Amino acid sequence: MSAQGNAGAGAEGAAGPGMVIAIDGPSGSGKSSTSKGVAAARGFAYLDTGAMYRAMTWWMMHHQVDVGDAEAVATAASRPVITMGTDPSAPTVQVDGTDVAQAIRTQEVTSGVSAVSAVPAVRERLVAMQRDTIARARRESGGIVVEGRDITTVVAPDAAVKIYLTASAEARAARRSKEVRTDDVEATKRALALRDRLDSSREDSPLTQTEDALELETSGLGLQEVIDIVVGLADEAADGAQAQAAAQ
Ligand SMILES: Nc1ncnc2c1ncn2[C@@H]1O[C@H](COP(=O)(O)OP(=O)(O)OP(=O)(O)O)[C@@H](O)[C@H]1O
Ligand SMILES: Nc1ccn([C@H]2C[C@H](O)[C@@H](COP(=O)(O)O)O2)c(=O)n1
Repeated sequence: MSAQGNAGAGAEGAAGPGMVIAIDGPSGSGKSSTSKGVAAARGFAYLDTGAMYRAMTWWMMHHQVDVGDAEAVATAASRPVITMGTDPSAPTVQVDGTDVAQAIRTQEVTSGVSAVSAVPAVRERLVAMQRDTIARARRESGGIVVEGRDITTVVAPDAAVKIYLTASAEARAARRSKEVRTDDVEATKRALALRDRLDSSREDSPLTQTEDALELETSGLGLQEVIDIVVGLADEAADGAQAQAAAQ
């Protein structure tokens, strides 16, 4: 593991009720698998914000909105009713009452999602929903693990634990190729690189690594090892907050 930065970057969730663990990183770095594992280990809720941008993209495509037309996307952005289930053992995503868990993972949606997520009206609406979900989970679930591209920077900058999860381009491509059962690891690597470039270069809330997020480099680590590290960081943050509260 290479680790840089401070894991216990903020006070949110450490001092108040319910901890917030924020995880960002490039495509295929292991954010979803790690976040679900950490949330399950601590009985927390889990929010996959990438699934929300995918759900918005699916709706646009389903309603023949040209996802390359930012104005058309912005005009329609308030229409889809997106409902996220936050149980880490069975997360769900519905749009207008339809289960789209599979439909949002198609190549068509994946190739359109960076354009849709670059539209400010889309981000404004989804970030507001994400903050509402975080507030509810802090009250009702004891905490939440939230993953995406702008969680440590925009959605929950005061999270008790902030992590920037990485892995080499080769490791990420190998993992994703195995997942989707393709032998063309080079094509997978190119697709991941393209999405990272688009997600890092947009004007509004690009994927960025901030100094106060801990960089966790996972190329040589198994999934359970990564989960254990993050659970350890969360426990440390909780202990630190408790000690601070006791000293006051
Ligand atoms: N530490 C690890 N070791 C080996 N495989 C891993 C590790 N972490 C995740 N994986 C596997 O890598 C693949 C990609 O992981 P995951 O979907 O969690 O990444 P992600 O960062 O959420 O991707 P995306 O941003 O594209 O949604 C999955 O098949 C997952 O099981
Ligand atoms: N907080 C977020 C989460 C995701 N996105 C965009 C960028 C990604 O390419 C896309 C899909 O995410 P994934 O399912 O691959 O994690 O959604 C974003 O802009 N901000």
